[in-house]
Amino acid sequence: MPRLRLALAQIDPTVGDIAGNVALVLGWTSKAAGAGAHVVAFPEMMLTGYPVEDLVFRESFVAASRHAVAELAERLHADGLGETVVLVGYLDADEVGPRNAMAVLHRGGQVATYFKHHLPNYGVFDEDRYFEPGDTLTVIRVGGVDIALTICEDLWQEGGPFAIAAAARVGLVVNINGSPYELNKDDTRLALVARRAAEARAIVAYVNTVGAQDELVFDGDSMVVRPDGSLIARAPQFAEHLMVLDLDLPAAAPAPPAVPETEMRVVNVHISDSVPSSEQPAPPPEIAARITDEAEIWQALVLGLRDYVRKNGFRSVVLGLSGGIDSSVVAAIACDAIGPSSVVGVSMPSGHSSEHSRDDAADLARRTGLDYRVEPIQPMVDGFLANMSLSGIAVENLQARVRGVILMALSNQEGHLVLTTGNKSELAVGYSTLYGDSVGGFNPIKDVPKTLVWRLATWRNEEAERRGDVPPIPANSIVKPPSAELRPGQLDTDSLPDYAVLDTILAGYVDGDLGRDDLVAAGHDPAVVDRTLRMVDLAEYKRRQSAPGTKISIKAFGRDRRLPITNRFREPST
Ligand SMILES: Nc1ncnc2c1ncn2[C@@H]1O[C@H](COP(=O)(O)OP(=O)(O)OC[C@H]2O[C@@H]([n+]3cccc(C(=O)O)c3)[C@H](O)[C@@H]2O)[C@@H](O)[C@H]1O
Ligand SMILES: Nc1ncnc2c1ncn2[C@@H]1O[C@H](COP(=O)(O)OP(=O)(O)OP(=O)(O)O)[C@@H](O)[C@H]1O
Ligand SMILES: NC(=O)CC[C@H](N)C(=O)O
Repeated sequence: MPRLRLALAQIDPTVGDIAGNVALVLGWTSKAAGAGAHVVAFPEMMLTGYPVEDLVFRESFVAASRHAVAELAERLHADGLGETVVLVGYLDADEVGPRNAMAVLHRGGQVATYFKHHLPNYGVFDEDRYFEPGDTLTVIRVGGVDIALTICEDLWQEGGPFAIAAAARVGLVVNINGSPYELNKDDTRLALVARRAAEARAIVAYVNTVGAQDELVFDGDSMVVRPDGSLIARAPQFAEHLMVLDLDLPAAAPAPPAVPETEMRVVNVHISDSVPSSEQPAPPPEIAARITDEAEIWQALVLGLRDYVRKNGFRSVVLGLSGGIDSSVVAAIACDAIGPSSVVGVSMPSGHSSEHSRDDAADLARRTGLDYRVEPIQPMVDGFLANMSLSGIAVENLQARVRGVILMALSNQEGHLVLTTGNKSELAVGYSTLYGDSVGGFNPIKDVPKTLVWRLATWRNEEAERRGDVPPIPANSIVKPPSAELRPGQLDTDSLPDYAVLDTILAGYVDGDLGRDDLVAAGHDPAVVDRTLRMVDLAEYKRRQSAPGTKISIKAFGRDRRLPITNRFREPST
């Protein structure tokens, strides 16, 4: 059996930074070649970053991507890396249209190409809008082994490339991915890769992007799986990683088998019948341990924020610290993402602010070491009220808006990114002040329901204790009843159902697309269901203007859930 040394480069490209992404491929190929790899695979759309959205429609962008592939092939060769077979995702276009493509680079040239066959067009994906599907399975022969090439969604569909790979009797299928994180998706992926390996009757090597792009965070989780479903290797989530392993693979028949014509035809590209055996043995394959749900979500939120800050050229963030749970959790995420000295936390007490809101905010600052400031808002609110006659909700919201003005002023003055702190439950029901506490450029907990915010806070503190560190979040911020403190004695429960009840209804209505009757049949109080659904429907205008934030659930607000703002349909109550 021929032995191939395969490298999977789970790395973090930046959308639009084609030169930077080419440099990453050069650097990681050099590492892979140094480890004796014969083949190295990079993620989907590695050279452009993913997803590039309507950049696909710009001819200059497509041209830059195509040019980068040719340049990369030449530079690999010039750097003495031409013998390593490099599989890399990029944006291509031919007479049919734009293509989500994979290039095979060897000895200074692009020796083969594969166009993605199955284009995802659901959830956050719009690939029917952007790409034309490929109709050819590319099979390359390297070291006497036939390797079929596939891209991401190809793996998620029965039939198609993997079935044809079986007919072509390949020894290995490589699948390159831009597969965003969702809670529990790692379990789904392993099961899928196993199913496709069985379908292809070949080992499947799956390499995924890691890092964040706007609202999506890619968790990596690259893996290699046998046709019987057993795992050979698995990379850790949320970290760049080069997985290098030796695979003993079936030798290809001298002439490729005839494959019946189906929806795809097969193109065979010969690269080599043998490869030099490596001098040093490959390290034993590693199977990274799985982590808890809370750890997984926390790491997703940290990476989502870190990459947003870094890739958009910020060095610091600013947020309002109320002493409450939401701003405390966002501050802790920010400290983990970019370090406490780059996080500015501002306490902005008003006449209604309780003593504990200031004390808890100061306590959080002491625990984390973030840059703490105090900006009392009452004189500014009074100045406004001295010049305008306002009452009721207008005065309540004025406080939140003055805080927003202060945060934006600090951002303009000192260059920080403003973080907004509304959780998914609040976003769902519109419990925030437009142009007030909803102000900001990025919201790390946008997709985190309130009950999960509490769970994460508890988990993060326990994690600190396990490591012998100071827990970042004051216990009081976790246990006290939530309040907007916009009028004396205000509690969230004055306006909203208890969060445990609210979050269950929202999980059904928002994430599960359940109707009113389904929710009532599930045992919820009909009056509470009606009130909640009405609040959700009416708050669409607020969500449409809200800051982006990291997706962690099956259905995040934004691209995953697109609803009209002007909409008179209400769930009927029977
Ligand atoms: N369809 C539509 N399209 C576009 N704009 C629309 C609109 N409907 C209303 N509007 C605009 O929105 C305004 C109403 O929205 P807004 O000004 O925000 O005010 P509103 O939603 O009435 O009040 C904010 C609520 O959020 C609560 N809050 C505030 C701050 C923090 C927290 C917290 O605990 O985190 C809670 C607060 O207690 C209050 O119940 C209207 O005056 C109008 O200008
Ligand atoms: N006194 C305050 N000082 C500084 N920022 C504040 C203050 N009050 C509110 N904010 C900001 O406005 C956001 C909304 O806070 P609010 O207290 O109204 O409700 P919340 O959604 O329960 O948030 P939290 O749990 O952080 O208190 C806070 O997360 C914080 O960023
Ligand atoms: N880029 C893609 O094709 C991603 C689609 C796929 N279903 C995933 O989430 O992994």
